[in-house]
Amino acid sequence: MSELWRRCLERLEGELTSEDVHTWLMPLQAREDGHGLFLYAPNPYSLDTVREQYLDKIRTIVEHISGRAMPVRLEVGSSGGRPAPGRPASAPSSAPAHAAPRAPEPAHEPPHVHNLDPHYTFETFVEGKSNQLGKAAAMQVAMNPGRAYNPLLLYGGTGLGKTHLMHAAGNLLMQNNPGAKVLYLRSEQFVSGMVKALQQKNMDDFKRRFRSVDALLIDDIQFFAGKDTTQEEFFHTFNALFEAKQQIILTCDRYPKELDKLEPRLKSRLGWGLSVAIEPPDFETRAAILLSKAAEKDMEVSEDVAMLLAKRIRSNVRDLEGALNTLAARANFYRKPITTDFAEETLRDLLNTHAQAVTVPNIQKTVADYYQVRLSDLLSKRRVRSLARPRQVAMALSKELTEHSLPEIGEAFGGRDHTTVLHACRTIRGFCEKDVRMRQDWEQLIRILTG
Ligand SMILES: Nc1ncnc2c1ncn2[C@@H]1O[C@H](COP(=O)(O)OP(=O)(O)OP(=O)(O)O)[C@@H](O)[C@H]1O
Repeated sequence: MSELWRRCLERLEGELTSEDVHTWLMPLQAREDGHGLFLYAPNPYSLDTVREQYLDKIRTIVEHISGRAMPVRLEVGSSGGRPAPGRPASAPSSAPAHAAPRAPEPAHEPPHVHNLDPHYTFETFVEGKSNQLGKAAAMQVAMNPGRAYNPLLLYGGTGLGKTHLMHAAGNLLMQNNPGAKVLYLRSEQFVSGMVKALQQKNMDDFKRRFRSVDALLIDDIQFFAGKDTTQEEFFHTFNALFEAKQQIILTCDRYPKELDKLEPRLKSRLGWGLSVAIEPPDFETRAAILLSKAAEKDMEVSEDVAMLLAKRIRSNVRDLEGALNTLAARANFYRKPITTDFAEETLRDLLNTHAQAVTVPNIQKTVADYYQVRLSDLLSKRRVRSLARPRQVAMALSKELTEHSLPEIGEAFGGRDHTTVLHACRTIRGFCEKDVRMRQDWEQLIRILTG
């Protein structure tokens, strides 16, 4: 990050609310050269907001920090030299920051200049049991926008690939229809944009911006919960898009019907299309994702290393990727090949944290709480059904999430035989395959234990 921009952000953090800074200013990328400071906004919508709300302040702070008139340019694109389509990076204005009147920033393109991440495609998305339905649905939507499933809602825990799939759908849609207007936003940006529009009394403009797109992608709609005016506005936007057969894709961190403080009529609308759960990937998929990410980064990672990480890091894909990045950085620094020993050594603390989080006593307590039974009953010999099933779940989770052997697990459950544990694992796996409720319980417990 540009040092000047880093210092400017520090100052802005002291002057603005943290929501404003996180929503609008942190996503800007910065580049500094002898001519001035270039700020790149992820999309035209964000560019407009930054220009209208913050640019003057930024200019003043930059001038103050650098001790001289320093041109600040704002445009859509990225500091990596990849200007967004339709917005070639231009030379900075030579006008000093304080020059008045300042030449207006060029009008932005309509929102077909999106901020989709070009790396998040279906090709780079590894399919497994946990996400294949989500992937198929996202592809369908990209091939038949507004017609296949509307809205498409992808829900599930953090770091499991919802955003990736959403971008992949947007990218494919754009590839098939290069003129399509696809707008991607995090829900905080929708909320904050609406608040600003209300303050400035330009709601018509706000409405027009959202309703003129071919596809509207909103990430993490759980942030709408409890925000009544936002929900109201989103409800109308939704209806307008839906009626005009424009595609809506949403993500949420849980099944929206379970979201408290979300209006019933909005919940009902969300249920009109298709809601698909994205589950945590299983071991094989985790290993395959690691190998694919390593290949993307040109890293030489053996299957053994991928399996080691996949076995030990079960929480989510983002954590897996973080571990891989750490390995890459260290291997590069020490100029060493990435062997399993090197990985164990380098990631010792991280792997221990993941291992510590999931212990058999921890699983027993979590399962007892989840099913609202007493821990002592769970570990007892009593065979009533209300205890037997949670006990089997706890045993199966212990096998899945820890390194303990079947006899060790049996021992931890009041001295049971290892065949009892094996039977529990098979029974629960069978249930998960045919019983939705059981599968939800299982996934939820894994999320609680590894999240
Ligand atoms: N199946 C997959 N194949 C390849 N990469 C994946 C897969 N699943 C997740 N990822 C990667 O994991 C990282 C986190 O994924 P993403 O940001 O899409 O998660 P998310 O579900 O939207 O999380 P959050 O709810 O926290 O926003 C991304 O870098 C993404 O590319």
